[in-house]
Amino acid sequence: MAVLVTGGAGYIGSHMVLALIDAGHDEVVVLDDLSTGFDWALPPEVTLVRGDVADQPLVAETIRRHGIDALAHFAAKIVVPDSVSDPLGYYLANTVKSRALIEAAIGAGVRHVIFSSTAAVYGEPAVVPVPEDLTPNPINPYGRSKLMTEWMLEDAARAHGISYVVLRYFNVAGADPRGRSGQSTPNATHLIKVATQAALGKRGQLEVFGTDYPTPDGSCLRDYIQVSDLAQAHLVALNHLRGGGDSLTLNCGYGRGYSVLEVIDVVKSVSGVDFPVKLSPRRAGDPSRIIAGADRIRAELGWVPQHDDLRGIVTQALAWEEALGRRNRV
Ligand SMILES: NC(=O)c1ccc[n+]([C@@H]2O[C@H](COP(=O)([O-])OP(=O)(O)OC[C@H]3O[C@@H](n4cnc5c(N)ncnc54)[C@H](O)[C@@H]3O)[C@@H](O)[C@H]2O)c1
Ligand SMILES: O=c1ccn([C@@H]2O[C@H](COP(=O)(O)OP(=O)(O)O[C@H]3O[C@H](CO)[C@@H](O)[C@H](O)[C@H]3O)[C@@H](O)[C@H]2O)c(=O)[nH]1
Repeated sequence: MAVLVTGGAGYIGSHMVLALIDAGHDEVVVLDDLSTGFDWALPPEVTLVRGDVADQPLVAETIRRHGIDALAHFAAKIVVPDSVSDPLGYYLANTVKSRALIEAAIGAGVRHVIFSSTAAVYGEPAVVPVPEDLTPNPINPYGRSKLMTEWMLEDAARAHGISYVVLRYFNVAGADPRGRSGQSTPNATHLIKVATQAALGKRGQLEVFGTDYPTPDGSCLRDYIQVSDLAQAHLVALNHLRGGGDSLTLNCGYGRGYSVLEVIDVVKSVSGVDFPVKLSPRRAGDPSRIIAGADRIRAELGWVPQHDDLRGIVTQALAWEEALGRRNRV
């Protein structure tokens, strides 16, 4: 039995690939168009099929040739403010292309799907930590594009007798503790990545988008989950599905929020660099606070995080950012 990982050359997908290889899964196939991913992020034993997830003949051929029973679907466009300026691009990438992929995968015999969803489906939740049962109410096109795919998957699974786990990731950060992968996108917009770049002098300053939110220090609160912990959540989800487990929708977070200003303090403290910070207006599409109700995934899948420590996450991110510079990559 083999696993197809779409977007496996990207940040989170590459950690899933490493987790599969580390756990002894011998056949891992990645489908990636390398639009934001890197072939060098993949270990040599992995098969890379370069192409688009919406290329149905390619998807069907890949699944049949490698005897794939399980699909982990990471490939997407992921930047919240970009989704506000280019909503139709996001609906195409995240909804329309996912529909094509799911159809081709089911048609070719895939039995299990793990889908990379997002905390953005909750929008500006009335309660934090957010339980999975809260009715989703996304406030940006990115969250809507992902929620529609959740719904398509749920309906298709019911109609065609397949099983799925939807994982709603909160803010993913950090890097492989062994230094094999990390966030490599040159123009990344994620807070911890950008802050480490500021600490290393790759950016002149860090902007704080909004200090007038209804939060304790006025900046936004997020729940930062370490990327290898998240990859492990996919492994236990895969085992659950292959063992005949029911379909599930689960939050992936630690259940604790940090403000933007707190994150910046940690990056300054870990790096020892007091880089310039500019207080700027709010960014389009940002909810003020989003923190995971984090119990269900532990109860359902027995997931036990190993890296629930913001200083550790920042230390990994900083080490990866330094290594990228040394390798003269990005
Ligand atoms: N990074 C986060 O904090 C976060 C939080 C919640 C959810 N997610 C979800 O996790 C998933 C992975 O995100 P990431 O941070 O690793 O992003 P990423 O941009 O690093 O990875 C996406 C990968 O998908 C590939 N790709 C994109 N469109 C494709 C297509 N049409 N066909 C084939 N390959 C394609 C890219 O080349 C890249 O390798 C996404 O679905 C994203 O929505 C991310
Ligand atoms: O230079 C920066 C970058 C970010 N922020 C703020 O930091 C917070 C986190 O932003 P960012 O790291 O860009 O992540 P989010 O916009 O919260 O979105 C991430 O987390 C979501 C889940 O919560 C995922 O769905 C998205 O894919 C992923 O990009 C937000 O308040 C931003 O306004 C800044 O103030 N300055």
